[in-house]
Amino acid sequence: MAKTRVHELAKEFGVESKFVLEKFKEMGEFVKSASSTVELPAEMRFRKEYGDKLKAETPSTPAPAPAAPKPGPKAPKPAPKPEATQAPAAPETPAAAAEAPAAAAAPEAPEAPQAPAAEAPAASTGPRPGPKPAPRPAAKPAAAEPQAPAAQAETPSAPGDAAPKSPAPRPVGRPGAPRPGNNPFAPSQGMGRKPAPGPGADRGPAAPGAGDQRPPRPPAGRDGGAPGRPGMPRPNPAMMPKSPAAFGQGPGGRPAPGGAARPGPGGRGGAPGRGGPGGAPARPGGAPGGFAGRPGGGGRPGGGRPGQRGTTQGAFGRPGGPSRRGRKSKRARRQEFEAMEAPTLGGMRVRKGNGETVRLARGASLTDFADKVGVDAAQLVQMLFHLGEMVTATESVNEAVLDLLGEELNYVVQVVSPEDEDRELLSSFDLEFGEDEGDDSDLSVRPPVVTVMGHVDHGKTRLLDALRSANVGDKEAGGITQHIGAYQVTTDVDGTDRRITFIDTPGHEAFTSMRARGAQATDIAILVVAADDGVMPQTVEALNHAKAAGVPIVVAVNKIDKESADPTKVRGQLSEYGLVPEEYGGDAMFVDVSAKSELNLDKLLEAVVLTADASLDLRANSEQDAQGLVIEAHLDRGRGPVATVLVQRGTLRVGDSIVAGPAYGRVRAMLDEHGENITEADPSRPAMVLGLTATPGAGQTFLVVDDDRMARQIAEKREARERAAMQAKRRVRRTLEDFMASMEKGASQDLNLILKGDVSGSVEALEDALAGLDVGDEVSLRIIDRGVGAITETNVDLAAASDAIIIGFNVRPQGKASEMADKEGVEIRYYSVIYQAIEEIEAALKGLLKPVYEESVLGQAQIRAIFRSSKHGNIAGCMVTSGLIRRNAKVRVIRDGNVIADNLDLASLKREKDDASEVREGFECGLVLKNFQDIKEDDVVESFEMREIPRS
Ligand SMILES: Nc1nc2c(ncn2[C@@H]2O[C@H](COP(=O)(O)OP(=O)(O)OP(=O)(O)O)[C@@H](O)[C@H]2O)c(=O)[nH]1
Repeated sequence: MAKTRVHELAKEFGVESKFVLEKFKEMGEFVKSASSTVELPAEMRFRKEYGDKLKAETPSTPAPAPAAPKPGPKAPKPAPKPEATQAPAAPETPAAAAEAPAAAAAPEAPEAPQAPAAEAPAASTGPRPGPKPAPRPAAKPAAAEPQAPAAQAETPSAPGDAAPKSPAPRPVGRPGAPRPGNNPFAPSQGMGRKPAPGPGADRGPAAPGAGDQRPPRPPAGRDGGAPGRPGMPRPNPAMMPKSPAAFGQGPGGRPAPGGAARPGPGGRGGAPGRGGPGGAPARPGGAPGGFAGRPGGGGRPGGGRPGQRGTTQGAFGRPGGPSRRGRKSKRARRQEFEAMEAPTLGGMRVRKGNGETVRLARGASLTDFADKVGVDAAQLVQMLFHLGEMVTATESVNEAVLDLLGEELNYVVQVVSPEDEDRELLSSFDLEFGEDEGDDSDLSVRPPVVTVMGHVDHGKTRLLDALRSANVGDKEAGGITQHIGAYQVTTDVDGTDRRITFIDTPGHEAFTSMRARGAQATDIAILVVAADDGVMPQTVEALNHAKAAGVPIVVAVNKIDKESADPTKVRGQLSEYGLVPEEYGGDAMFVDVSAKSELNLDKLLEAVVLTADASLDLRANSEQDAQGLVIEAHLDRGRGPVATVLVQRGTLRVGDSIVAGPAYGRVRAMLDEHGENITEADPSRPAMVLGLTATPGAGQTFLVVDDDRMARQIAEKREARERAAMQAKRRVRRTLEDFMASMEKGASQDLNLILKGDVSGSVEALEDALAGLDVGDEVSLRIIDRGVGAITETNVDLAAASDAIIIGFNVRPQGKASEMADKEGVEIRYYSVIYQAIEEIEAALKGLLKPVYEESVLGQAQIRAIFRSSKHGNIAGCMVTSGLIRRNAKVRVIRDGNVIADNLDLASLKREKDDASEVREGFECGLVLKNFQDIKEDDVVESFEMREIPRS
């Protein structure tokens, strides 16, 4: 059935195709393009109505017959393609949608513009697209028509124009009408029409207005722009961007003509809205825009079929297309979106970061982490669980775990150093530690603080004592000095009394541990070298520590009273280490002394002062609130916590509120090294402070704050952080089981042990036996300390520092050692039989430490009857008399109190006729024992299992 095509008709009548198209439109027939076919009825009507005239007249008479609205039956054939092109234009307003179709219709008739223009006030509407329509002006005109009809449908304003011009609209208005009739291409057509229907109407009018009111929709513009369309039906929320702006209020502003926007029936503009989907992804402005954009197709980000579905929807007054699909798509989109941002980790979806840095304090918990990145802590817990870490949300975790989380979620985790942490804490109270207040003019000279270091037995202690007592002797004959951790001496240099502060804990360990805490108390180091012994390993070590700290060194060549003393050799040796004596042209002062004979002590003091003057600018503000370091602290039975502090700047006074590490309080009294009460301590002055609530640690800082309350708050926060850090640290300590586990993973390991025993014989025996263990190359056993006697805090300290395990043979912890081990996470294993200790350690070293099991009786059942089965053997009909019988547990058979068979398995366990995994007390059951048929009535079947018990 050869249908006639528009251009054929045009040719036949000698007019342009466009003209024919126009006529069809007026007749209510929608024909897309010149190459579209025309249904026979429509063709006939055309011939009937225009045939004659056309033959006689010219095409110039375009609007002749407004009549012929009845679109009904015949279906013009829509030409989808064209629309696509127009689509772009459509964007601007809902009306656009309406136009679109029209446009489509007119695609090829650019020349025919006059016609459209003429007829349609609607045309005016058409123009509105003006702003963006760039695409094709020609189209517009055409569009005018379609809109017109639409307008009439309901638009007040539009009607005005439209109505007059063409009755045709009516039919058109009816969305359904035209479309059903002809077209397989409904979509494209529909599109055009669709607008007409409900929404279209609104829009039509709206559009214009919109054009005015609504601010230009910026970005959306292109495709989104359309969306913004005022009149538009409200886009599906699900597809809408979350921001209000996205809803059109933003850029496009939802100028929506109030209710108008809300499409009426067919309105739900679903159609347009639909476009949304396409736009949805576009997000910003997307939703709304999507709508419009879609008609045009071009606008559609997705590029999906333009207009298609929208049309359909519009036509039917309901969200076109398979609704199912729409809904699904929403969900799918959301999921897609989430999936994009949320990586799956251990089965959990957690929002991922963009490499942002997350600062966390030591010992932070998952909750802290979750708070910082805005996710749910529970998800992190689960995530970690899947990653093999069992951690609760509020538990402190170590840095490795935080790093792991950060890595997985794409965050850079920065664990704040204790110093930074404290700095932040103080600054939250508007305090700052470590800086002198004021300017240069507020600073005054302060005495140097000296630490004595050197090799063992080279005379450090003796020298410190000599210096102290010599000085005391000077001052007050018979005076008794106490060891409070530091003291000050006075010496005469060039006629001036100069003070020097000595930290009287000899050795570089204290010096280093203080430095490790970020506290550098020492200005100058005195390196003691015994002249008869020369430079020894610890001499070099001390030298390196001092150098590393950038502390000037004064060498005390000691024991020169001894005959074997060879001070020159010492100078030579130290020169090799870069410490060149002044007399050799270097800058280090060497003083030959004798601590024993108290020889040249004053020269040594002078050398210290001169070195300080030469290389250091030791000044401090003595007027500010005091700040300094805790040198040592202990709990005094009568006086409570006592701390020796070294004031570094400011002046500490009795009555000051201070916070020292996690301790705080008000200075109740201060004592100097002579036990004398003092009321204030200026820079470099050591003082024993009474009045703290707890004993701070050596190397911790102290500072005076405004009031007790502030002191307490700072101290409490420090303590909480310390606790959290400790907890986190504890998690990484090693236990024998951990060691075994890591062995299983094939990692090469060192197992550090500290042995403590009741007598030296057992410790030696244990050590020898352990040394003789053959555990292969990949494991190494190191006994880092051994000793006789109780396990002390020192042992725990060492174990904590070196990740060691303490083996206690017939000994127990002393004092607070146990508590400390618990706090530090140090494992202490107790044994009283040597071979047991050896066995376990060997097993651990070989990765064979087996779990210990204990039997746990689950319950008993009494055999009440026995059924013989050729297939199953003897089936025992039982009554569970206590507990339960479990199918997979072991059983034993007890007859008259004697176990007649043990460790049996059940071949089957049934409750009634069904297999049961367990049967509880009070119920009957049938069971068959595997490989044991010798059962009798009244026998007792006991169910038990082996449970692993945690090792002590
Ligand atoms: N003859 C002589 N002996 C000294 C002198 N100084 C220290 N001694 C002796 O050397 C030994 C070690 O002295 P200490 O002061 O304990 O040495 P140290 O460096 O403190 O030793 P450690 O505390 O073990 O590191 C003691 O017996 C002192 O009496 C000295 O100037 N002359």
